[in-house]
Amino acid sequence: MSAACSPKFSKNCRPEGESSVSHLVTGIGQLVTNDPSVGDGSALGLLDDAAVVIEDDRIAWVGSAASAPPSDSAQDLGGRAVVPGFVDSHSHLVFAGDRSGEFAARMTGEPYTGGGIATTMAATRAASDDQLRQHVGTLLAEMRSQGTTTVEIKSGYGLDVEQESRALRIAAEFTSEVTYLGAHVVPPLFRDRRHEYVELVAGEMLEACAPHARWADVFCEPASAHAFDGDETRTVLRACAEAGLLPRVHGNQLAEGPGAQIAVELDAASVDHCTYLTDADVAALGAAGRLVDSENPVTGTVATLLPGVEFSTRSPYPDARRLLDAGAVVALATDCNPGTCFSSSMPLIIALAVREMKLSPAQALLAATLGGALALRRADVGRIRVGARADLTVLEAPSYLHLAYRPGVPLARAL
Ligand SMILES: N=CN[C@@H](CCC(=O)O)C(=O)O
Ligand SMILES: [Zn+2]
Repeated sequence: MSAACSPKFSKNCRPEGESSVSHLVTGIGQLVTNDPSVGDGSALGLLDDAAVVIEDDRIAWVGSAASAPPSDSAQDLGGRAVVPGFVDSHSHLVFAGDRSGEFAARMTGEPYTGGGIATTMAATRAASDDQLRQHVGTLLAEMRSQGTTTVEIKSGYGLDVEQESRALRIAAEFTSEVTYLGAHVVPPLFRDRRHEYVELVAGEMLEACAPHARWADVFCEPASAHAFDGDETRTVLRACAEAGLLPRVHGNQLAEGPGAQIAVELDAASVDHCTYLTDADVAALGAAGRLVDSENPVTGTVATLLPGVEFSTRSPYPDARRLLDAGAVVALATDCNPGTCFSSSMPLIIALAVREMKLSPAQALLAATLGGALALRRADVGRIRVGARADLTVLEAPSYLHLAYRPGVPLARAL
């Protein structure tokens, strides 16, 4: 099997030498393209009574069903809505064990501190490669059945050289968006010598992990004794950048702190959580958002919001409108993980963003698709237009509004 045809999430390969076949998807009652140059001219680029032609794994044509070109095969969606496949730009799928008890304690008033990560670390270290692989596959199948077509996966529950590189190797079997998170928390063994752990993460562990990853991430949260402060975050991310990994940051989840500003300073693709931001943080993210070029997303920092975490930790939601008003680019993701949000559902995240963070249904859908793509610096996903990946999500509904209007109902599936 060639590298291009490895069984990555959402890959769709044709044996070499076979000629391409075209497939017409028609009867689309409402098509969300995220291309403002088509349809109603809104940011969602809405087209009624639409059709799409797919060749191999790419979109070859988009337009009205009445003017669709002839194709080798066809399917009629009977008036259902189609949206770009959801881009889940933040997940921690390589883990074992169960922390439902911790969730139950939070629901009766215990705060989240990050301390439970060590529990998952122990269970993950004890699991075999095949057990981890099978679990990732199950969670990805759950995601796909709910309309997600691109997924980022982090390490972060191994926390030693061998275990972190194993987690990344396994993640890379499923996606090209793999993130090295050796700096998730300081593991118990290093509690009294955290500087040695930072050295390890920025040295020997990085060397073993860099070949398997595209991204590097740090849980920058000085308010938590388990996570990393600003200086430690800079040390790790600078070393990772030298090793060729692109930075991203977990920041401002539990309290105000330096995470968002460091993300902007280091031109990280994204700072994720953003629950507690100062006015200066919001201004910095607004300025960084204006650098994001959606045609060529190689600079600028996206603010990625994870409302499933606030839901599952009973915490205040981030102020999404304040970020948008400042000019920030906002993404939505699940943060699927055993501690703070064990949900794989982007439709749930969209519904929470609308109901709890006051995004309009259009803003929430844009953030869950194009926003996620920009948080991964990808121009080939998050939109339905010629040349993009043919990642279509079909809704059992006449319009995208139903994603938030019918929470908890399984409407979305990847085509
Ligand atoms: N905040 C850090 N990491 C995860 C939680 C991981 C865990 O508690 O297991 C998050 O993004 O919320
Ligand atoms: Zn996370």
